[in-house]
Amino acid sequence: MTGTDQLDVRNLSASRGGRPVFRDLSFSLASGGALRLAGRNGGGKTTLLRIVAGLGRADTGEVLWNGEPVTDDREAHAGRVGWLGHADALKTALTARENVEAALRVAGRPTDRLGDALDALALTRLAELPAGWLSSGQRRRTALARVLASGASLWLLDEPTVGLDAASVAALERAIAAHRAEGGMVIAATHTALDLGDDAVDLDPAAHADAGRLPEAVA
Ligand SMILES: Nc1ncnc2c1ncn2[C@@H]1O[C@H](COP(=O)(O)OP(=O)(O)OP(=O)(O)O)[C@@H](O)[C@H]1O
Repeated sequence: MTGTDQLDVRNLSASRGGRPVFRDLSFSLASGGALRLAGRNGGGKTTLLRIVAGLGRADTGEVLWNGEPVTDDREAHAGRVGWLGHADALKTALTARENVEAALRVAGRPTDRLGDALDALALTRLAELPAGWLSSGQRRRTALARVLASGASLWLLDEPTVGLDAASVAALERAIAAHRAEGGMVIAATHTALDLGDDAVDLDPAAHADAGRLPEAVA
């Protein structure tokens, strides 16, 4: 994290299954910035997160990191992204700690943040249990610990609070605030009251839909 990074999403249009999802969507985030994606089911939040992560393709438009298209160097972009998808994607036979550690090693990331990440999400006492023994909220916390431990600049979180109790949501909010204070960026899609900070920007991708071409409007 340099503290002087800039993410620019310019004139992005995307479709899924041949149907348009959003068009001409733009936003920018500077170091320490936060963006909340909200809006109706099927509005395009996951689609947008996947494109920003470099996991999905846009029809038109581009995602720039410090002025360079992220598609120019996908490996470098993967290194700056801490990704939390809908699925926790844990290996059930590995402990919570081993799951986080394995993800760090596969991505070639240092493991020095591992202990703090487990602590931040109150996982230390559960860390030596197989992930298959964990409750759904505990598994979600383990998946989040992978992001916290990653050291990545840009956290992309898809419904991070699903399954979390109030104490865990508060722990996540503290972790996000600390990440932002370090110069990190956060984009989170959520239907819940996750506090990203007073200055977080709101975006509803569905507001950028071409309503006349959406199947709902046609039906
Ligand atoms: N694999 C897929 N193939 C075809 N269409 C898809 C696929 N995944 C999503 N879609 C469609 O893309 C549109 C946007 O979906 P997306 O998952 O981005 O919405 P979302 O805002 O994240 O929704 P939710 O709030 O339910 O999580 C929806 O109309 C959905 O039906």
